[in-house]
Amino acid sequence: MTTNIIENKTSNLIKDVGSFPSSQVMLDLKNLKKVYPTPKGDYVVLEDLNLQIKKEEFVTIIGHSGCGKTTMLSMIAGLNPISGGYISVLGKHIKGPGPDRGVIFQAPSLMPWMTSLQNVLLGVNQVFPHATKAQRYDIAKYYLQKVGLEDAFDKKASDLSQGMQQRVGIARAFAIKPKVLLLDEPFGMLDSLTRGELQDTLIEIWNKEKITAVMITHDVDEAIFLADRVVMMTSGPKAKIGDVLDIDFERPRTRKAVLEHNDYYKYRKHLIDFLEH
Ligand SMILES: Nc1ncnc2c1ncn2[C@@H]1O[C@H](COP(=O)(O)OP(=O)(O)OP(=O)(O)O)[C@@H](O)[C@H]1O
Repeated sequence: MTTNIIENKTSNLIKDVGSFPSSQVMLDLKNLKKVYPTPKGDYVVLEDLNLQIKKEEFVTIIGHSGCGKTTMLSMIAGLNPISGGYISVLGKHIKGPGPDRGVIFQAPSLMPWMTSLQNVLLGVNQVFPHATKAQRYDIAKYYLQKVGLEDAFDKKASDLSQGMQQRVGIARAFAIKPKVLLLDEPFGMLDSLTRGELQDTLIEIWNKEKITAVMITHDVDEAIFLADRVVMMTSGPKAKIGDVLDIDFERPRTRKAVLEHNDYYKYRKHLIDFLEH
């Protein structure tokens, strides 16, 4: 299958960009267009962008800097108006942000004066207003424990390391129990050891919660390690999906097993070739 993708890009591209049975589709991006008005005239960042993402799938997005990855993700989040086409979640066109989509940014934007627990509770309180206080605390504590912060419930966000802050960001996003998790280079600012630890934490919770994840990354190894499919965007203007690569490694994955797998360098070469041309 992998070899087919590499040898026969075009036919696989049509299949993988999206012709899944509707019962399997979580996210559908159809003829998506984004135009930014600029002093020099309209700038068409995305045009005719089509992509379907299946339920419980983990998709990573790669593409050159400035091609429009964040633009696409922020449109899925409902934070950036759509200029043409549509985005649907489980068949319903999105009209703005909603609790069905959680977002994790590169910088977790926590309230620095609040504790880890209070930061996670902010989202939980909004999404589960009818739950009892004890239930809301339980949810927030459960996810903080899951990200390894059981000893830091009462630490102020400003006293946490960058890696710990991003852990709070992950807990906060999962705690609102979204259908789709959108991640914009969440580990881009972390050292490689912390990055590896957080990839493991993320994938462990994702695996348990069975939600759909879409993550932008600049790191080809990270893209392969985490994904069921790696989606490659063409360079802008008028960027679209250029290619899609299925990653057929079994789960759960270990970094060692992935690195030693026969297909690993084939996948890597495919992605690097795409980025270099
Ligand atoms: N609000 C805006 N108004 C005008 N142009 C914008 C706006 N936001 C982004 N752009 C432009 O749109 C293009 C795509 O930006 P975007 O941030 O989506 O790219 P990206 O692929 O996420 O980049 P990077 O990998 O560097 O984060 C860039 O040329 C950027 O300068």
